[in-house]
Amino acid sequence: MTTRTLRIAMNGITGRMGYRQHLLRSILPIREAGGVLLEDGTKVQVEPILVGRRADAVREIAEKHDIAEWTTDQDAVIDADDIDVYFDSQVTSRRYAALTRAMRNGKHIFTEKPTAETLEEAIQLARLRTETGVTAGVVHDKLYLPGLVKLRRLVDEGFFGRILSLRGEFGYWVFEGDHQSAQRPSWNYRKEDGGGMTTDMFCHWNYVLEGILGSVKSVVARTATHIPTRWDERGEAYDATADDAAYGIFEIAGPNGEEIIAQINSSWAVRVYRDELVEFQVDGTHGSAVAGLRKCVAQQRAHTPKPVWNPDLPVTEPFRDQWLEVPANDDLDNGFKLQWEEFLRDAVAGREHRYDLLSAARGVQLAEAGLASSAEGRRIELSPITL
Ligand SMILES: NC(=O)C1=CN([C@@H]2O[C@H](COP(=O)(O)OP(=O)(O)OC[C@H]3O[C@@H](n4cnc5c(N)ncnc54)[C@H](OP(=O)(O)O)[C@@H]3O)[C@@H](O)[C@H]2O)C=CC1
Ligand SMILES: O=C1CO[C@H](CO)[C@@H](O)[C@@H]1O
Repeated sequence: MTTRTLRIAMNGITGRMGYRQHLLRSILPIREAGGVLLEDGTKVQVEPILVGRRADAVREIAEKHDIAEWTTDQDAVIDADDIDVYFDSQVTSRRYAALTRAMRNGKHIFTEKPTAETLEEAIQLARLRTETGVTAGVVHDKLYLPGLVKLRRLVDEGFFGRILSLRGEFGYWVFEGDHQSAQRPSWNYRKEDGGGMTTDMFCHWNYVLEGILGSVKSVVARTATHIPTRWDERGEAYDATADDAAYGIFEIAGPNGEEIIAQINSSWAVRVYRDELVEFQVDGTHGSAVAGLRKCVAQQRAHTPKPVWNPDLPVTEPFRDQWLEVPANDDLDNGFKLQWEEFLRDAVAGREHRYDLLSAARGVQLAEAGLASSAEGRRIELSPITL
């Protein structure tokens, strides 16, 4: 039984994330299913109201997907009394003002990361949420990925013994845009437009590390702009002013305060010789695991081979074959959709969402610290954020 409908103003749906992950893979399938099942057995339905600056593009999406309402007037829709939730996947630089306005108007918010361009603004958003009491959710999609769900399960089951380290490899080749078009928007490579690898990915790495291992205490990073000139959507050359790679080392406090060292390479200037575009290896005294977006393999202490270094001989072990796949044992749906469903239940119940603006502020803090570490050539400790 459907008890009510949540009207969701969706801003940024003409962009990659807004259209594909949030509209196509999350809100439309939820609407198609008649809504989200609540704890009391009833359902809450969703109705998107599309928002964007280009009328033609927004109208086209609305018509294509049978969405009755759309607008180019962002402020009016945020102010409207009949809107329950404001969603934002615009370019990062537009987010702070829109989220602030929405929360001041008593709307629940669900938003892409990073929540703001500066830590100060990210903290202000988190404070505003506590003042207004609305439900706020920030995309933490990586924690819902099948690979990372399995990895987290291994941690919870004590598979690793004492966890020692994590190494992560993220990236792929993003074409420069001259001979072959770039597969990411050009603003991603301009610092003045909110672009950059560190800004983009360290806010993910913060919640991934927190969600799998523990809180991040310090960072040492070296960023780079490996490709200084790129070509934009109109085929015009521009200077890449933002970093396109970040090499980071993070000190983590594990669940019992133990030190865990994480090291993650992030690059848009690397060619993939991996099974997936991101992979994390966790090593512990009793076992190790490697998780990608979907797959996770593990090796126990008792199954660990004993390689002996001898470069004069061909490799002695089929190392990749010595790992066992970790089963899902569950139906793992699209991560964005799963988080939307959880957020909508929280919004209806009027309670906090577990991945909120405070967690997002810690992500922005890590990104800022990573950039500062690289610029100043030093290790930076992160102070706890209090609201
Ligand atoms: N969680 C995740 O996995 C990912 C998250 N992201 C985050 O999502 C956000 C969007 O990224 P992405 O979808 O890749 O970017 P896109 O460039 O594809 O989309 C940007 C959106 O913002 C709108 N926009 C851009 N400039 C303005 C402006 N001046 N005024 C109003 N609207 C504007 C665009 O509208 P128009 O179409 O009219 O230009 C479009 O709807 C970013 O904050 C990014 O960090 C990005 C990738 C992955
Ligand atoms: O999560 C993400 C996946 O990859 C992209 C980078 O290539 C990011 O933009 C993004 O935030």
